[in-house]
Parts: sequence; structure tokens; C-alpha cells
Amino acid sequence: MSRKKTPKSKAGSVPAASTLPTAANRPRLAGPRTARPGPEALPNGPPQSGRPSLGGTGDFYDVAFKVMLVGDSGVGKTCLLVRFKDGAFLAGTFISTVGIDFRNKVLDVDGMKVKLQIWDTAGQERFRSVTHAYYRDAHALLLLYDITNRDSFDNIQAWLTEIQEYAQQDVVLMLLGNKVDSAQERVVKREDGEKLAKEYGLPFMETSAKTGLNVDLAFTAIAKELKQRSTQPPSEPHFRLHDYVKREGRGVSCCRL
Ligand SMILES: Nc1nc2c(ncn2[C@@H]2O[C@H](COP(=O)(O)OP(=O)(O)OP(=O)(O)O)[C@@H](O)[C@H]2O)c(=O)[nH]1
Ligand SMILES: [Mg+2]
Repeated sequence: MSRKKTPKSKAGSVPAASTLPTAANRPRLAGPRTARPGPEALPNGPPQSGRPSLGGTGDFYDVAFKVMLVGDSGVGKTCLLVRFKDGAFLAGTFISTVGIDFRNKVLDVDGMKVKLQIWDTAGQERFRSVTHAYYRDAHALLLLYDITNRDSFDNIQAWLTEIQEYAQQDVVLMLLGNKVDSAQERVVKREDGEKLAKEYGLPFMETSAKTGLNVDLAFTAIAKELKQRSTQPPSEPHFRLHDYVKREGRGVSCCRL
């Protein structure tokens, strides 16, 4: 596979605009998803090809995918992305995302350079139509709720309905319960998250953008799944996202907090 280079500029933002792609008609799922598609189902057609680096200073990569962060305003989407990209936590005043932003990160997945272009969407209702336009191109979605905010958990079903309507049918989807560091303020039990995830056949983890718990793991798991779907023949033993997340995910009682 040929090597691509990613441009030096790795972040961008796209305000609400009328030139965004429109969501295409696609089959709607009748009920909860029971299982993720097997490796024979490629995620939303071929992986994205990269633009060559003009300055020669970009990172090499072999394959690229688009990942979107979705969920209610304030659940920690931007913080999760900043934690993953920069290893830092955005404490202090909450600055709500306007429109949509993206950041790139190249991961080494079993010897292959996988570039994730991660779209950070605005959770606020007024930007919903902007977000809809981007679902179609997403290879994977990280759907977040805040374990200290019951509404954000109750709204997950509405988010799943949106996803079923606007995203590709074979999009890789993972449910994340964020802010697990805030044990005192927890109002959504871990078991509730697990139950909902099981109902919809989704891999699930609790995360903390503040401490970094399970953050790298969530993105790595997505990258592994996407890479496998795009490169591995169906006959070969394949990566299992659910098993990987279950095996590798850490609970709050464990050592990292
Ligand atoms: N304790 C704790 N606070 C967090 C965590 N993640 C985010 N926050 C805080 O939650 C608030 C909202 O975080 P954001 O990442 O901006 O939320 P968002 O989902 O991007 O919100 P929108 O852009 O409006 O959709 C901020 O004050 C963060 O500091 C976390 O893991 N733990
Ligand atoms: Mg944000």
C-alpha cells in the first residue's frame, strides 16, 4: 500500500455553511442494532485517501478514516479530542463548540499508519443541521454521554435515531460514558450504560477526558476496527471490537485514577 503524507496543518474548523454536503437517502434501521457488521463489510466505501504534503513536513500514513464525536452539549466531546490529540485537559470555563471542528492524528496500528480525521461536532440543538451533513462521510462515530448528567444519557436514544437516519448503515459506533472521574456527581450507573449498549449491540466504555482513562483506548479500538475492515480478507482471523474494548477497558476502581 502506498504511503501518503498528511498536510502540516492538522486542525480546522467549519462554521455553519450552505455548501455542506447533504445527507443522502439511505435505508433506515427498524430497531436497535444487534451486531456490528463483519469484516466483509467495508465502512462506507473505501477509506479516505490523503492529500500529499506540500511542505514535506507532514506525517506519513497508509490509510485514513473519518471519525465523528457526537452527543449532547457539555458531555466532553472537545475535551476528549484534546486529551487524545494533545494529552491535555481543557479545564476552566466551558466554551461550547460552534459548528464543527476537526483534528488529525496518525496512529500506528499493528505496523500500519492509520490517520484519523476526528470531527468534533457541536452538541447544541441549533447546530444540528450542520452536523447532519457530516454523518454520511463518517466511518466511525463516538457517541458520548456524561455520567453526571442524566439528560445526556436519556438523550442517547434520540442520538441513535439520528445516527440511523443520517449515518451510513455500517458505520462503526461506540458508546462512551464520560467524566468518570467525577464519582461524587455520578447519576448514571455503569450498569445502565452497559445495558443500553447491549440493547443496541454497541461496544461501551466509561472514559475521562480529565484523567485520560480509556481515551486512547477508545480511539485505538476504532482505528483497529476500521483498519481491519479495509485491509483484511474476510477469511482471516479478525479483530473483534467488542472483545477488545471489554478486555482492555479499565474501570474507575482500577489503578489509573
Ligand atoms: N470532570 C470532568 N469534566 C470534564 C470532562 N470532560 C469534559 N469536562 C468538562 O465539561 C465541560 C464541557 O466539556 P466540552 O468538551 O467542551 O463539551 P462538549 O461536549 O464539547 O460540548 P459542546 O461543544 O457544546 O457540544 C467543560 O467544562 C469540561 O472541562 C471529564 O472527563 N471530567
Ligand atoms: Mg465541544
